[in-house]
Amino acid sequence: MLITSVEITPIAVQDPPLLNSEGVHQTHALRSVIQVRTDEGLTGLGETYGDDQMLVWLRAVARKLPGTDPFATNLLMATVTEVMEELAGDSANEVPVGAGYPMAGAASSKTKAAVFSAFEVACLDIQGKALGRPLHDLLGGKVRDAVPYSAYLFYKWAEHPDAPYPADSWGEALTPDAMVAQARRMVETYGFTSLKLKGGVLRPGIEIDTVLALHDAFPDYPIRIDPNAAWTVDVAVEVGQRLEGALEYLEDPVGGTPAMAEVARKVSMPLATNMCVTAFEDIPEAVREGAPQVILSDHHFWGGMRQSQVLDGLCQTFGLSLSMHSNTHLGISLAAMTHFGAVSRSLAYSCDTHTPWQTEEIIVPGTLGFENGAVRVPDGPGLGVELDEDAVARLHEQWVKCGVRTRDDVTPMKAVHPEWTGETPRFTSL
Ligand SMILES: O=C([O-])[C@@H](O)[C@@H](O)[C@H](O)[C@@H](O)C(=O)[O-]
Ligand SMILES: [Mg+2]
Repeated sequence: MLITSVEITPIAVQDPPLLNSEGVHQTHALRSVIQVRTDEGLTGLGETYGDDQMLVWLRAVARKLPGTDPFATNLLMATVTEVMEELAGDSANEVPVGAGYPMAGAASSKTKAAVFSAFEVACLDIQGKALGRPLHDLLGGKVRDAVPYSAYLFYKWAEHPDAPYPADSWGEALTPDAMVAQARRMVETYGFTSLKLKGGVLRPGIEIDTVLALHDAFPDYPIRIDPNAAWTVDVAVEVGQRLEGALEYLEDPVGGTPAMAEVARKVSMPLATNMCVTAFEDIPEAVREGAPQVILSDHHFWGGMRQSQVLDGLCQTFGLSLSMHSNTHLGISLAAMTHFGAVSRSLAYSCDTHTPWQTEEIIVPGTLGFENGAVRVPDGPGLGVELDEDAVARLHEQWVKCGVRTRDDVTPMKAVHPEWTGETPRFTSL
């Protein structure tokens, strides 16, 4: 079986005004849909970031794939490496990459891992379809039947000042009470049994009160807070100490492994990250420093499903735990996340997902869903999801019209607060 063509479709989905330490989500979030077709009539699906820079990289690799074997993912890695190194010397190919992603220039190992991942997932989808086996079987078989996700809570505005569509149904959430209401709705709708609060938005004292209010309202629920490095070490230590007994882990309170280790020595809960350990080359320092103790996997930037399994193995070797990070994503990504969650042996926590914040979808309804806060692991061939081609066409049209081309949470915040810089750490006291 050989690959005959690869289609990369940029799409834009409506995104609510969710707040984080960098600023606010744009009116639209960008994704790329990858369709790899073969001479046996099979199509493999992938989904990843949709920034202009990512599209340049994806298209350059896509051009090289016709004529290659979808089972040859080692060869795919060699092709990605070669293409990215060629692109690296050419400044026309260096568009700034969107905020929130750990990628640097074309030649960096993190970028190669992210680009490879998009195609690896699509090739694994083809392999599973060819063999009539679910993707998790290609990774050694599932160790759980359903993958638990957490309710991802965000402080938010009621609406974007400039959205070309009506406000979302969640309303404003800028107080502890409003956050408890948001959590209740998420728990009632999806059955989640753990909570993640995106912090780094309000004064740390208010965020402490928010976690305590959530803890009072959901006393048996594991809770985590993630301010994306918006705090100094002193603030992080104080928050960690005040929230003793209320947090399962503290995620990226400060930036960089040495600062994380300093905080870890003074608080009782483990520290988690998707910011200072985002590639294999970051692991030795974390092991030497003894923190962070929880690594958030993410197949989109750790180099796909099999490299995520390597990470899983390293976590076992070095006594680290695994959780899972998410960025705004749709159903192909959720399916891939769920297959990895199904085979991971170090996964010790509910995974992150932005799913509840999306009102638009690219997979046929009913193929993937939440039950008691978990997604049942798809057992159909490959990823086990079907693409809704009409939805992709509509969301591509939306991409053409919306004008958003790179993720940038700073500029829309600056439009409302001109003094905003998005720089971290932002908070030097409670
Ligand atoms: O969606 C967001 O605003 C998140 O802050 C996202 O960009 C982060 O990458 C992520 O969810 C995280 O855990 O840091
Ligand atoms: Mg995080």
